Amino acid sequence: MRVVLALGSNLGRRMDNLQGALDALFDAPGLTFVAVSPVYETDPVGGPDQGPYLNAVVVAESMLDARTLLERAQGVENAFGRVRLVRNGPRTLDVDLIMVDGIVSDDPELTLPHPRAHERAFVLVPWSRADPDATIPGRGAVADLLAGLDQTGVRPREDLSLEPPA
Ligand SMILES: Nc1ncnc2c1ncn2[C@@H]1O[C@H](COP(=O)(O)OP(=O)(O)OP(=O)(O)O)[C@@H](O)[C@H]1O
Ligand SMILES: Nc1nc2c(c(=O)[nH]1)N=C(CO)CN2
Repeated sequence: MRVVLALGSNLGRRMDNLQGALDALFDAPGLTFVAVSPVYETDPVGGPDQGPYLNAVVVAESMLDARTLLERAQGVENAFGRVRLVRNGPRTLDVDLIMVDGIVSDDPELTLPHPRAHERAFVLVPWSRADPDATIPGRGAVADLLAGLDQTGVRPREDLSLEPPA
């Protein structure tokens, strides 16, 4: 199954956190790397006053079911010291499941596609670079969604790039 994951970090060594997460996600069987987006510096959306994020999007082929994939993502977040003090608060690492094939689920534990992805330029901009033909089930083409979004809070960091997982 084709899966799309969003990576974000705005605490600590942000770039090390993103690269470490990328390596860790693929360090176990079940996931095959397809593509990673460029890295973007992004203004925090929602939540308390906090520092800017680095965001990126990863595309992969998964043999894992969606729940197992979520558990792997959360395991990697925990390995990078993710503490949840306040909703949408700053974090060393966030790994969100944006899409798992065409699965549509409103299960609060795992809502797919991610319920806020279609309105987040910090997800759609990198995603459109990793997969120009991306579409969100029930929401349409990422390129079309982007046309209606303010992208000023999302800035490419040409000086940074994520290496494909080791
Ligand atoms: N598509 C999804 N990807 C990741 N977590 C999800 C998803 N759908 C539901 N969840 C649930 O959301 C809970 C809270 O996740 P988290 O604290 O990372 O939210 P957040 O990333 O801060 O906010 P947002 O969900 O707006 O991105 C997790 O415990 C998880 O079970
Ligand atoms: N710029 C930016 N803002 C956010 C982000 C994020 O990754 N980047 N993640 C959030 C919760 O998932 C809330 N706000």
